[in-house]
Amino acid sequence: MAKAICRGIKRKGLIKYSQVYVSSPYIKNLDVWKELGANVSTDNSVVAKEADIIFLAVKPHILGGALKELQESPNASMIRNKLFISILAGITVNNLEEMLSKFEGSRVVRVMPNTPMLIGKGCTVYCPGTNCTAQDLNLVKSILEVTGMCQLLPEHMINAVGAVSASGPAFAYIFIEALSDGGVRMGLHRDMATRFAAQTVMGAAQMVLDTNKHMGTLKDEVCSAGGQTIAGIHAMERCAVRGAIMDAVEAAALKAAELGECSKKKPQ
Ligand SMILES: NC(=O)C1=CN([C@@H]2O[C@H](COP(=O)(O)OP(=O)(O)OC[C@H]3O[C@@H](n4cnc5c(N)ncnc54)[C@H](O)[C@@H]3O)[C@@H](O)[C@H]2O)C=CC1
Ligand SMILES: O=C(O)[C@@H]1CCC=N1
Repeated sequence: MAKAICRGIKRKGLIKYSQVYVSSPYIKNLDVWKELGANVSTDNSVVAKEADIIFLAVKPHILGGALKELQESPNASMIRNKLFISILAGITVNNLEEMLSKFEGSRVVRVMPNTPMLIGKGCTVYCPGTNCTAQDLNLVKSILEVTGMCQLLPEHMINAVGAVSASGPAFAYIFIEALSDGGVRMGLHRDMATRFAAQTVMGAAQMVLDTNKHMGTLKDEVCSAGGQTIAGIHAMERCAVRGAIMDAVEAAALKAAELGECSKKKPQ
């Protein structure tokens, strides 16, 4: 996800890779950044010292340990007045502020991005921590808006939105893959079936955004009486596809809430 964000920002010319500092204890994961021209280190404290804006982009269960190491590093006293941007699913502003409280002057913004940011088609939501300034929020907005749509939201909505927008691409890929599979089953070559499936889903999504028509109306416009589409929809409804997708969103949102709870309870 860190690469998608960085490449999304870079492609709009907002930054140069020479201004980017990246750290991970896994040297292999740094190779790609090195090739791009970013500054890399296996020491998180080097990045935290150098950067003004620090993206926290580890898995939720790693964060506590990584921040503890930062606090105990020789560079700790130089990690001051930083703006932290967390993209971690489930981890609340409250969790983050508690974990970052040792770093004087730190402010935090909780962001939920998605991978289509890579191509400028992202859908990102964000909410400020308690110490954030208007300038911080403007800065975050100016970074995020070059990667697609972005919206400030109250924190209580972030897990639900994340289940739709951050997990949603994976759900959509399954639909596109299945649409393509159906085409292959009916005799199309895979390349052709996938291209048509993806273009069709993109077009349908754009119709929802551009026409402001209800999805049921748009669906009805495709269904001829006694025609092929309603026959297909009948097959989908018999398999309870809508319920399955709603269950997927519910499961993702509940999991995000659970990740937030775990990060509070577990010693890290
Ligand atoms: N993948 C996605 O579509 C989205 C992911 N997120 C959030 O982004 C975060 C990262 O997820 P992914 O990019 O998918 O995972 P990932 O596994 O691809 O990336 C995690 C990175 O953390 C690095 N890392 C591991 N331990 C570290 C440590 N102690 N210090 C510094 N770096 C360390 C690894 O080298 C790895 O590159 C998660 O918290 C997730 O909830 C949020 C929205 C969407
Ligand atoms: O699956 C995950 O936990 C991450 C957060 C949202 C999308 N990917």
